[in-house]
Amino acid sequence: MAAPSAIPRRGLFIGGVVGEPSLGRRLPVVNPATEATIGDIPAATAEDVELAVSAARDAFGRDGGRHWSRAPGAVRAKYLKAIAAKIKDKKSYLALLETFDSGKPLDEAAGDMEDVAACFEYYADLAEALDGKQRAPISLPMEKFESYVLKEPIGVVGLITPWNYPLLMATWKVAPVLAVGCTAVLEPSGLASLTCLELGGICAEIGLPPGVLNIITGLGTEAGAPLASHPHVDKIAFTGSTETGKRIMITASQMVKPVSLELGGKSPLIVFDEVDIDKAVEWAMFGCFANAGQVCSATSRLLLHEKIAKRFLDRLVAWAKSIKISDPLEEGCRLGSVVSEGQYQKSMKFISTARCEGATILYGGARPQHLERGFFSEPTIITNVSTSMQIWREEVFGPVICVKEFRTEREAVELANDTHYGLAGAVISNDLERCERISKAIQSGIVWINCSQPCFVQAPWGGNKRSGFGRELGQWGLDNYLSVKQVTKYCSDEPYGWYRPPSKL
Ligand SMILES: NC(=O)c1ccc[n+]([C@@H]2O[C@H](COP(=O)([O-])OP(=O)(O)OC[C@H]3O[C@@H](n4cnc5c(N)ncnc54)[C@H](O)[C@@H]3O)[C@@H](O)[C@H]2O)c1
Ligand SMILES: C[N+](C)(C)CC=O
Repeated sequence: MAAPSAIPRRGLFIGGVVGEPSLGRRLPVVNPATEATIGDIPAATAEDVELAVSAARDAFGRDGGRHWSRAPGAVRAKYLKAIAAKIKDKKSYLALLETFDSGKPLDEAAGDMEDVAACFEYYADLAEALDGKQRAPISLPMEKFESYVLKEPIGVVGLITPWNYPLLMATWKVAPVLAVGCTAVLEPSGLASLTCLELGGICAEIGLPPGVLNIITGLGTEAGAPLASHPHVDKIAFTGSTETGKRIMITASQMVKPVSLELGGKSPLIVFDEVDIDKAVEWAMFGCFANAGQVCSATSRLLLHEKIAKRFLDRLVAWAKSIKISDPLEEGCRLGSVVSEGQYQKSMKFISTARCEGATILYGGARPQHLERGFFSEPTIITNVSTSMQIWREEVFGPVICVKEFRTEREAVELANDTHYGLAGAVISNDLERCERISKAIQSGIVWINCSQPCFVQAPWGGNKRSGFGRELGQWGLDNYLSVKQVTKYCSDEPYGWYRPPSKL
């Protein structure tokens, strides 16, 4: 399949209408696999944020919430299912756009679109089930009182999302937001927004009530920042870098506005000595080279038992050499380009700093020779790493894995936890009791045993430490956007009797 020379021109999606940004500005879209400019996207500013928040507020309160925020879950489920059906219909087209925008292999983008549809379907079911969970009674120690709990949509939410899985990361927020009856303004990353703009078109096609979901694209500083600081936004759900997450938290704290933060990581993969080496190598590769390593939970610190380290690394290099690095549209491509020139330069800088600090670039570390254009990087394996080096401590967000050896289980756990981050961790061992011990000892929100990276919409997703807080997916994804209200009733005919009644005249 050949890359198109242009992509469709799209507008902001505000109040159910597709339109130009207030200041008429647009941002170029560069296909990172060819370096060609293939179109542009709207560049929203504070003026558009104002309109989008106002549309979301109107939609939240319209008709006392009867048609959306207080409507039965089954009503909202219908829209979620309709969105899922459209995503499935347009899967090939959306996958293609995602690939042009991000450089990821078409096979990966197609898998992402399947996950997007599945996520909308999953939250449609949870929306339907939500009504049955209302008014859950609370057992009280006093018979004169009855108490129950209402779960209510939190209000208007600002959703700020990254570029590495553009539509999927947006969907992890949009689907539960719609399921519970919130309304939202979505600000995807200006680096890759095409499929999120298509989502706006899909919402219009299925007749989602105007203003329920508004989509504004642009630069983080011009569109994301005013959204995060808007006084009429009731919550910010953010996925992105730890640095931006900190800024959002500071802004939100001024208004005591709740935030949930899904941030970066530097996750470990521990491999013990009694394993099938080739099977483990494949998980190590998938853990750090899938999506060109631009994965928040990438297991980018590989910890090898010293008894197998040499054999493991020989096989890892052999497998890494066999990865098909190509135009992401080519069949069988397993390593596309990274998302942008900036991201490419950042990865290369990490590699050169590692070299300067005394590490060994065992394999890779450069642009693949057969690809003259595009922001491609070889899968890179770095050894002789010390725990003070930048490559050990900081998130690269590129196809770069660093390796250390260990002797004992205790040492492996200490190395695994030697990070400010706490998103994920993985262990590969035939000893399942050891795996259980390690899964408890690793300080992270996600632990994989005998694998790395599988992700299911039913299971909670999120981190500890500087990887953020709050959980997406599963029931936890709904709770992110629900406010819990206690309702307590006095149900005795007797007066309460705390004060003495005044004497009657
Ligand atoms: N924990 C997770 O589930 C998860 C998932 C995917 C990505 N990530 C993380 O995302 C990062 C990569 O994404 P990125 O480069 O797009 O991150 P980023 O922080 O640069 O940008 C994320 C989003 O924030 C917006 N933004 C930027 N500056 C802003 C500001 N001052 N105020 C408000 N919004 C602003 C951007 O427009 C974008 O939409 C990595 O660190 C990765 O680990 C985490
Ligand atoms: C959550 N995941 C793994 C799909 C993307 C993280 O960057």
